[in-house]
Amino acid sequence: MNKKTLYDYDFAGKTVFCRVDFNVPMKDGKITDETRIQAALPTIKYLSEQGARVLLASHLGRPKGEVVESLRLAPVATRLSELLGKEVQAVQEAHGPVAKQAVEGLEDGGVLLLENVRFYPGEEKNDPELAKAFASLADIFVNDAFGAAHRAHASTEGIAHYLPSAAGFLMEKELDVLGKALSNPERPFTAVIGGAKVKDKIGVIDNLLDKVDNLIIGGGLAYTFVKAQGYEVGKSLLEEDKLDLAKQFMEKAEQKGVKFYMPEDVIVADDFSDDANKKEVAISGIPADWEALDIGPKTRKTYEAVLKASKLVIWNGPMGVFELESFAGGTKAVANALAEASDTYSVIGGGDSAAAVEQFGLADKMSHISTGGGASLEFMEGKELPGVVALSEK
Ligand SMILES: Nc1ncnc2c1ncn2[C@@H]1O[C@H](COP(=O)(O)OP(=O)(O)O)[C@@H](O)[C@H]1O
Ligand SMILES: O=C(OP(=O)(O)O)[C@H](O)COP(=O)(O)O
Repeated sequence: MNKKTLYDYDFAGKTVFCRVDFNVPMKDGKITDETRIQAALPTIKYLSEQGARVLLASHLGRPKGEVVESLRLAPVATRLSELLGKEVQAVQEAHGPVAKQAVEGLEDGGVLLLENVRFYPGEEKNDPELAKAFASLADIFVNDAFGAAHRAHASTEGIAHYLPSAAGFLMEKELDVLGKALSNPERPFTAVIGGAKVKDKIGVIDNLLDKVDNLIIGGGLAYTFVKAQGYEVGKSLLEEDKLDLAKQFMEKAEQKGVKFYMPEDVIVADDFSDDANKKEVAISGIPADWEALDIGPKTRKTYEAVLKASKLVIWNGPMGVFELESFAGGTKAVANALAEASDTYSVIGGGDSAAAVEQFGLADKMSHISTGGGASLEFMEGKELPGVVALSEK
């Protein structure tokens, strides 16, 4: 990597604006998976031990430029305090007088957590004024938010234009591991794409088709493809305006000789809940008022066989609504297949996919669990990540 790292700076007495990805899953104000917090600890500890005053900044969820009480970062500060064994103050601003005062009160080695940067409309617009306001709080910018490195936002990209900067340890490690896997991929190379962020992920399929031998589609993403094939999808997740794109991708796969796998059968439910009525149906049989919330047993078998025969697998996005026990089977099947495939290098990306693997107790059976879903996908597609590009060169 030709970017500066933490070893390129003397941090003693310096104030560091450190962007992390603390976009952790939460339920009723409780963190349900802390993988991303754990992953940022080496950088935070190093900066603190070197005598820096550490300002941590992150987004949480998608509040769209407004304050959303349930998306405040205070619960993360509480957990971080426990993990670091020292108090981490949660500040209710990411810049402004309250933030400034908190920063001024910080001792060398002290750590504070600024408020959700997406409470500010300028964050996602990469507004230079907001980037400057963030920069005015610190002497050095460190980006350790690999999971948000594909976003050109004020706290990930913009700020790097106003401060000397470096990649944190997590950022370095992710780029290193993924880069090695991609530089000369072992084949068959399979991508498994699922989850619910259809708009974000559908685009990456185009580039993946130039790289992989097999493409497996599951999760909420699948039903736009299912519909594009002419089947009815009932109330399943659907992006109507992406149907043509989905068709184009299936044609491209055929031209390129990429095997394209879609659900043959699914578990449908009459409600989005664990106690909904549910049944297994063939893909041609999704009832009008029901929604598909998991892949079915035949599909699982097919997917398992493809995965076990692959040498490199990148997996992004669960196969179903794994948070509900009734619809976790498909995601579990994929996770188990990868855990059992000792000859397969498996890269798991995405907050929810990582959480699923963790929930099933299979995390240590995977070759690499990336803290970024979208970010690892864009990187594996061969795209440059704006949050990395903007960092100071060595
Ligand atoms: N068939 C489906 N219908 C609706 N939501 C789904 C379906 N399959 C998976 N999901 C949801 O997708 C979410 C994860 O999506 P996404 O954020 O794209 O994944 P990741 O964080 O791994 O990148 C999970 O909360 C899961 O419940
Ligand atoms: O959770 C994240 O992405 P991921 O679900 O693709 O892993 C990152 O924190 C980025 O969040 P965003 O997709 O709202 O920009």
